[in-house]
Amino acid sequence: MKSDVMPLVLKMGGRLLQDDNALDALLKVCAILKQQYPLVLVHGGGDQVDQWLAKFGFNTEKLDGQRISPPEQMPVIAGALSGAVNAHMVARAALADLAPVGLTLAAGNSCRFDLTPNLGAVGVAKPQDATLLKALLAQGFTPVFSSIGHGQQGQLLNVNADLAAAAICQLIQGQLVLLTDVPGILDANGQLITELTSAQAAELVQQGVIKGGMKVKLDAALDTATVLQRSITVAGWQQPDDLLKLMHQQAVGTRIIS
Ligand SMILES: Nc1ncnc2c1ncn2[C@@H]1O[C@H](COP(=O)(O)OP(=O)(O)O)[C@@H](O)[C@H]1O
Ligand SMILES: CC(=O)N[C@@H](CCC(=O)OP(=O)(O)O)C(=O)O
Repeated sequence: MKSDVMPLVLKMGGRLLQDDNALDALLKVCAILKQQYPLVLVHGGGDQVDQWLAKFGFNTEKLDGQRISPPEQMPVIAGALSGAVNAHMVARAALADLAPVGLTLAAGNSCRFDLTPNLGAVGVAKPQDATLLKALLAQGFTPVFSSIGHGQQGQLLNVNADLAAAAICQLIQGQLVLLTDVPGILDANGQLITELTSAQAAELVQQGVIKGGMKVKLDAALDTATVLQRSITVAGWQQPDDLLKLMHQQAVGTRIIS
């Protein structure tokens, strides 16, 4: 791994983490990429949170793609994301020889958090201190972040994992790829959009074509594209080799430019 190369921040959605064959195939590709780029993983786990909350007898709903998170549900939400899902991700990444280190967004003050209005214990992460992350990368570790943070009173906060990945990418000025269960952002006819500007995106949102979880991904990508002045890719995880193609400058998924 070369230390002067721009780090690669990969966000993996929760659905991937329920399919060990697909996850292992992708982590194998990550091991190849790690020879060239410092690598950081950020994972979701929305489906797992749904399952855990149901087991504990809680109802749950989302507003504009983000989970309304009453404080009394936070032990379950954090247990799923920073406990089971993060530990699982670290275990599979270790099998792929990635030398993973499991972390929350608050580890080493990596991020600070603002409360998101009307959603309960939901926060938005802002990049804060890259010392820990840079130290881990310099030693060849792969940081693996869950999207849990905390507020100013020490209360646990649930952060959407796409927004978490955006903050981590901005923290180390990396390149961001948001991997999800569809090949990229699709138009009204279900066709892949290969490139999207903020103006085009606003129109598709207004028409209701981009919504829910994809709207949050789009917001995370546009914000990062603006801050870092580089394009961000939303792509599918079903074809792991696509990630290699992408890193070799071939067109894959949807490229979002500010
Ligand atoms: N225009 C769109 N193109 C593709 N997917 C979309 C679009 N609008 C909404 N979606 C939905 O967004 C989902 C991906 O977001 P999400 O479920 O949050 O995934 P992840 O768990 O990977 O973050 C897709 O499975 C799809 O149902
Ligand atoms: C506030 C908020 O919505 N948090 C998300 C965190 C997990 C996540 O984003 O998971 P995916 O990437 O798999 O969707 C949630 O509770 O579902």
